[in-house]
This record gives sequence, C-alpha cells and structure tokens, in this order.
Amino acid sequence: MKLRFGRVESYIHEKLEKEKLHFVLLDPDDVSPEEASKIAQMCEEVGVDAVMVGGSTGAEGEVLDEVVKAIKESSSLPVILFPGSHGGITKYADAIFFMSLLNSRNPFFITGAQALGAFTVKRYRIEPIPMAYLIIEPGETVGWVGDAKPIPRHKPKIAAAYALAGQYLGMRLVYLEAGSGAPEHVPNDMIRAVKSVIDVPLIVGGGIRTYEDAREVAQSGADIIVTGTAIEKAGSLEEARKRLESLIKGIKG
Ligand SMILES: CC(C)=CCC/C(C)=C/CC/C(C)=C/CC/C(C)=C/COP(=O)(O)OP(=O)(O)O
Ligand SMILES: O=P(O)(O)OC[C@@H](O)CO
Ligand SMILES: [Mg+2]
Repeated sequence: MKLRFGRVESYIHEKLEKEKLHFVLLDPDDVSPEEASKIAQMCEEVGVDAVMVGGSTGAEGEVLDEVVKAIKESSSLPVILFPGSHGGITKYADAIFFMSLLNSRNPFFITGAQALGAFTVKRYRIEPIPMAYLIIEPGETVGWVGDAKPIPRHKPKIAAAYALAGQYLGMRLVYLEAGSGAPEHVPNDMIRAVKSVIDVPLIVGGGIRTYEDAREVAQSGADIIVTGTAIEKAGSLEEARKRLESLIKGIKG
C-alpha cells in the first residue's frame, strides 16, 4: 500500500506553505442552488480557498446534489463535504472531511456514520480527508445533534489532549468547532494550546463574523478559518462580498 495525499489535500498543503486559508461553509438547507452558484463565483473572485457543503440537519439527497452541482458549474474552487451523517454524501463533490466527532457520547458520530458512509465514498471516488472534529462550548446545533460533551471554554488543555489524540489516531486535520452561529468563537488561548501540540493543520470555525475575529483566530494559530453564517445571512451578494473581503484581510493580512 502506498499512502499518498489526494488532490484536495495536496492543494491545501501547498497553499498553506504560503498563507492561511479561508473556507466558506454553505448549508443546502439555507441556500438554493442559484444562490450557492452566485456565492461560489463571488468566493472565487475574492480569494476564498475552498467551499465546504453540509449542515447538521437536512443537507442530503437532491438538495445536496443540486447545490454542489451548482457550485462546481460556477467556480473552480474545490468542494469539500462537511457531512452531518452518512446521508451527507454526493458524488458531485471533490472531497469529504472524513471526520470523527471525538468528544461525542454517541458511537454513531465517532465511528458509526463513517462505517455507513465508507463504501459510498469509495464508489463515488470522493477524496476522504481524515479529520478530528471537536466541539467546544457552546456547540450550538451541531453540539446537540452530535450528542457531544462540549469542551469547556476555560479548559484549553482538554482540547489539546483530544487534538493530539486525534493526530496519533492518524487524523490529518483537527477542527475546533464552537458551533455555527455561536455568540463567540473558540477562545484564543485554546487555539494557541492546541496549535502548540499538534503538527497537522488546525481548522477553526463557529462564531467568526468580523475582521477582528478572523485576525485573532488566525494569529492565535488557526491555519484554516471557516465562516458560514456571516456569508449566508449577509442579506445581499454585495454585503457578502464586503464581509468576505474584510474576513480575508484579517486572515491573510
Ligand atoms: C464521515 C461521515 C460519513 C460522517 C461524519 C458524521 C459526523 C461525525 C458528524 C458530526 C456531527 C454533525 C451533526 C456534524 C455536522 C457538521 C456541520 C455541517 C455543521 C454545520 O452545520 P450547522 O450550520 O450547524 O447546521 P444547521 O444549519 O443544520 O444547524
Ligand atoms: O456559521 P458560522 O458561525 O460561521 O460557523 C461555521 C462552521 O464552523 C460551522 O460548522
Ligand atoms: Mg447552517
């Protein structure tokens, strides 16, 4: 057996040599294929590095297929699935964050959904990228749905221990998640603590809305910053573009 990075993972690592990255999350439950198409095109124009597609609830089947197809038609950005379960897979995507919610209380989210989705990923030849997914307080919808025991905000060491365990289990990315729409993003000292012990790239998302948020999170050590709500709820494409430009300035400097 030869272990090799796939195309999307190689793209991520090559880009990370030069700068920090910004991924935008689109939830097929909240955006139509037409909206997704326009947003993705704009994302490419302003310098977003990849589009993630997923949601905790309802991001499956035809709505998922159509949103991913629309994004692929309007932009050349990689589309990475961010599934809430084995239902969140579509053959139109380039890659999938093949994630395990390490601090879930429910084995379904640690290994069960992964087993149920594995053959689908293989059949569709989607690139799986193994990832440790950790829910930090408050956790919001994904914390509840994923039956997580959210890591307390003032316990950075617990997050660091889980992240390092994820790396030692072979996961090639660590994602710290405060929950979509969280009032505050993952604390800076927790990001620093995690970054100081792992060697794999660190993704941070949840509650990042402004230039200042993005800058703090990036400067604390996040390699990839994810935003969803700020773009989905911008109200207009022009406002979304403005927000993205300032988030990207905060991330890439
Ligand atoms: C690898 C495979 C096949 C499955 C993994 C399944 C796992 C571990 C899921 C983790 C738990 C979970 C529910 C994750 C959802 C991640 C996600 C897309 C979050 C963002 O969605 P939100 O915006 O919070 O969702 P809503 O908009 O639906 O509230
Ligand atoms: O919607 P926001 O708060 O930007 O969160 C994005 C992502 O981390 C959710 O999984
Ligand atoms: Mg959502």
